[in-house]
Amino acid sequence: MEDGPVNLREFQELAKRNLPKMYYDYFSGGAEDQFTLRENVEAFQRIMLRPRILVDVSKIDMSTTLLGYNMSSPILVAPTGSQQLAHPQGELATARAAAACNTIMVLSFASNYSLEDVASTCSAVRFYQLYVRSGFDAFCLCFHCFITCSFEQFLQVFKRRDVSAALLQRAERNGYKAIVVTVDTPRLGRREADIKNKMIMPRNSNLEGLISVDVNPTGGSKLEAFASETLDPSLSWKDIEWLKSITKLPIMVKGIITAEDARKAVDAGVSGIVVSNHGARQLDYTPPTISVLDEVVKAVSGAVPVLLDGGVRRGTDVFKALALGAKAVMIGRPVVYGLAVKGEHGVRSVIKMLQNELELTMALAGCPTLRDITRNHVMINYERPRSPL
Ligand SMILES: Cc1cc2nc3c(=O)[nH]c(=O)nc-3n(C[C@H](O)[C@H](O)[C@H](O)COP(=O)(O)O)c2cc1C
Ligand SMILES: CC(C)CC(=O)C(=O)O
Repeated sequence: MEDGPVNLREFQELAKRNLPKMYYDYFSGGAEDQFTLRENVEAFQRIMLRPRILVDVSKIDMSTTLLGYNMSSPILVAPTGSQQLAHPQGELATARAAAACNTIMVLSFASNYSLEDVASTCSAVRFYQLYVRSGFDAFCLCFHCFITCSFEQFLQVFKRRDVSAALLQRAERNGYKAIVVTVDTPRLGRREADIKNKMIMPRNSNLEGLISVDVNPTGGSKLEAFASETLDPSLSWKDIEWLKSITKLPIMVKGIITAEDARKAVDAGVSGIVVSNHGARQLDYTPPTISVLDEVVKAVSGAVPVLLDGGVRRGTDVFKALALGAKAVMIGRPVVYGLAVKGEHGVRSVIKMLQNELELTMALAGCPTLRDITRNHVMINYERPRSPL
């Protein structure tokens, strides 16, 4: 008999027991009615598999590459903020676990440990997730934009350049290999549990000395106060151009769920797209990510790799996403639950568990390599099943 949790859902149950309610609610919760939160998971359950038989599956190879970097499997760690609320070692433990599993961790802009600390804790390939922020703390002069924009545009562009540019430079200096710009968060989604719990906003080491955020101590969710002072609602496609102009690192955009935006992203010259609805924490009643993967993949037509996150809880889910054209998937909450249950060891177990499930799925579906997984291996019924009553 195996000790401890045997699947990702059991990790969630254990994490719920281990964590104070405020923190568990923050990690597990979604926006408003949490319709999309449920759908992200349930939509996978409406996709059936079409296994092929009598294929030699004595060896299974799950290895792949992303932006030229090797990975043991197509499963990455999604950026999630405030990991010290799950475990004192927070992002350090997650980074070490990702390294041990030979996968890529995307470090959140809202990490508790600084991007320098995370870089020095392991030598694995890491990406850095960026929120482009607003505020007038310090100006840096940009002559090009001064002469090409109206004064209003000039101020708009100005106000978010300094901090983002500083963070990009630090990410480059510390060996991060790509920037993942999150584009679905012009404002924070309405997370009602956090409002009720008066969710705290823990320390953000990356922003120390760059921004002083006035988090209203008497309001509802402090996270919301932090976000309203930190996120830039005027972010637009031209800012992607600007980001590209100030870094040599490849830029991926995270938070695309329509073919129209996927085409715009390719036109803007991004190096990759993450189909994501932010784990259903932003706009409720957006479709589950797995249901829009197909349209995004078609729109992108192989120009750049397409990743998916949201509701991936089983190796079969990973397989389904790959069958529908994803290059890889990212997991958010399961990593945090692993961290809450057993720190670095817990995160390793979560990643390994999903990798093992994927490996078994590939064997049982007759796919010895990732290239063998095709659209013909899935059957889709996205309609929500009607209630039998
Ligand atoms: C607690 C929590 C914090 C998150 N913080 C960030 C963040 O700082 N930046 C970001 O781009 N996405 C953030 N996300 C979204 C994740 O990157 C990812 O899109 C989502 O968790 C995937 O869905 P899943 O949790 O169902 O796997 C967060 C998600 C959670 C659950
Ligand atoms: C600071 C927040 C914006 C972090 C986040 O993205 C989230 O909690 O979903």
